[in-house]
Amino acid sequence: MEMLIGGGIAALTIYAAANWQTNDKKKIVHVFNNLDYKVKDQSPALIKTYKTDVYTTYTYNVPYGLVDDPKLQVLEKVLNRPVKISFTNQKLHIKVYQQKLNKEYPYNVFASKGHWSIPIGMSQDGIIYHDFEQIPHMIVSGSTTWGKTVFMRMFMTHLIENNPDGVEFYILDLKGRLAFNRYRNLKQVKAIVGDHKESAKVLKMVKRDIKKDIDYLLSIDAENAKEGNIKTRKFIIIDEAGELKPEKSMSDEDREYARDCQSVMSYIARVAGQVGYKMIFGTQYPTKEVLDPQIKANAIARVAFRLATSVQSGVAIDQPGAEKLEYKGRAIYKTVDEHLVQTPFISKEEIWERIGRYNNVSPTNETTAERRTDIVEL
Ligand SMILES: Nc1ncnc2c1ncn2[C@@H]1O[C@H](COP(=O)(O)OP(=O)(O)OP(=O)(O)O)[C@@H](O)[C@H]1O
Repeated sequence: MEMLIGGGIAALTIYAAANWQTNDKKKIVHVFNNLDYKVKDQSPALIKTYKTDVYTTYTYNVPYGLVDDPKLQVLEKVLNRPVKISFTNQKLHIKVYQQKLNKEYPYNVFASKGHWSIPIGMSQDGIIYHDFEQIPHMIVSGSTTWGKTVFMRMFMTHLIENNPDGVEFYILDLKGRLAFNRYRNLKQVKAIVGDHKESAKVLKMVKRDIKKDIDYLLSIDAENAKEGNIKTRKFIIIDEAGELKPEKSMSDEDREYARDCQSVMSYIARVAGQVGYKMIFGTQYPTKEVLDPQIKANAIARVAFRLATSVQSGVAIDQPGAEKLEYKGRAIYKTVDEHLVQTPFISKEEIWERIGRYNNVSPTNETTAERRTDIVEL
């Protein structure tokens, strides 16, 4: 009986899938006609259908004079499933996925690749990873409450789990230090600061270290940290970067500190990647003023959560789209390629279960406040 029911469901699924495909093909033709996606009476001609368990790709020969058209994005709504459209050699490829991404993927479904790779999230084509050894600097943007902080804490956890003795964090949390405060006594967290003066101090210290490391690499004729056998990787996390923009409203002192910070951040972006320093530049206001051109040019990896406007999306990922992200934790990850992902979700409790053992001092211990100053004074 069970077999029968199972068989029945399988048959129904196959029937539904076959039906889907026929319907999809018809709907695509309707869309071509309705959008007038043709040249005179010549319409795109279907030349190949390629099907896997996850998606079906329809390839069309397109008459000369037609290119891919942003209007074709309506297919996603028409077919009510995720669609990826690409155009190569006069051929249009329409990739239709069977299922939408889930609204949440727990952290433990993302296997570790070790070293300096982190999971960025689940895409329609599987898990997307980012390797900080390949691309050292990253801009993480997103309006408040759409997942930026969870993402930053997630990758910090992941890097600590991968390299408990090799990773160091320097955290400039200009939103009052609340998001990272719990981690201030982890042995991997070398500095956590929350104002302009302390930020400038930490960044200057990082710059000194970078210069020392460069001198060392020069002395042994090595081109980068890997070649020079430098095992430590230092991550400078800046959140909110907008707060480090010199403003008229700041006191003269703070404006000066903010200028110092800008200058060191730009230095890190330009020269420090290969020496083993990685900068994560977090902001909820990706504007031209906040994203210094030097930093933007060198932070090739971008993760954008939901943003307020397409203009902000244009600054953050050089294209619109982030203003349309619908769910918390949903992001566009862009390097050379671009992926829509649901980033891993990890709760504060799980983070602590995983990395709490590296805490040097119990957070309830009264010496914490003093120790915090020690860290700043590094
Ligand atoms: N990857 C995710 N998957 C599912 N839900 C998520 C994910 N990330 C965040 N959320 C949900 O969104 C809420 C807000 O996330 P988060 O605190 O990271 O926002 P934020 O953008 O950093 O806000 P702020 O900038 O104000 O700190 C979380 O409490 C959680 O409910």
